Amino acid sequence: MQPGLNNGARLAAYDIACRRGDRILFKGVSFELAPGDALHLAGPNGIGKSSLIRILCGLLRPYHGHVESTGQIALSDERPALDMHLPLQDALDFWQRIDGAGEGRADFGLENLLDVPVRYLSTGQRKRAGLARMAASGGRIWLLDEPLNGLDTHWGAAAQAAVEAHRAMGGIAVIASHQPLGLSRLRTLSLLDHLP
Ligand SMILES: Nc1ncnc2c1ncn2[C@@H]1O[C@H](COP(=O)(O)OP(=O)(O)OP(=O)(O)O)[C@@H](O)[C@H]1O
Repeated sequence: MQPGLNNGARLAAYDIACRRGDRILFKGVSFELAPGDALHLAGPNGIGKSSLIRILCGLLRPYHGHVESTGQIALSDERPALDMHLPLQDALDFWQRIDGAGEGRADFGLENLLDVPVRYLSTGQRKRAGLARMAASGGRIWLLDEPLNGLDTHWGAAAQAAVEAHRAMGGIAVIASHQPLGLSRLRTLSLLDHLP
């Protein structure tokens, strides 16, 4: 990690259990992440990876346990969180005005698409736009739910390179993914180990 940049980020989960409907999905999930750390959330469909991501960013209340964080959290999931009716540039600018100038260094190859309304973007282009929105937010803690879905080999590698650059700046990444990840020093948390 480069000294002096984005230091102090922290994300910790303590004995988290998740209940959806009348079903406990998982229990006993604990971890602590420091600047530069990356955690891969693994497990089969429906086990609760997206639910855990939502708990970590405060969108879902844990059934048990608690989350502590230091540093702004940025989320990328299946929704790009961009106005479908705006040209991509305007949709990204909306968040830029709210978030202020973020890292903005990740290249997701969007230069030729900035005048295209978000609704006309392809699946992969929309995914890249959502990742670019997250990367530009300046959030020190990235929560990525299936970031490689819809991306071809080139942009899948670019997304992972962006995560590595974020970590090198002292950022933290939590990644729910079915696909193998090529990240360095990657910790893995399998929700299969936390069934009730
Ligand atoms: N609002 C809800 N009410 C009740 N059950 C829900 C709700 N949202 C999700 N679930 C259930 O919670 C379980 C976990 O869903 P979740 O999306 O967290 O799993 P996942 O591991 O991310 O799955 P996938 O790998 O398919 O994306 C699923 O059985 C799902 O049907």
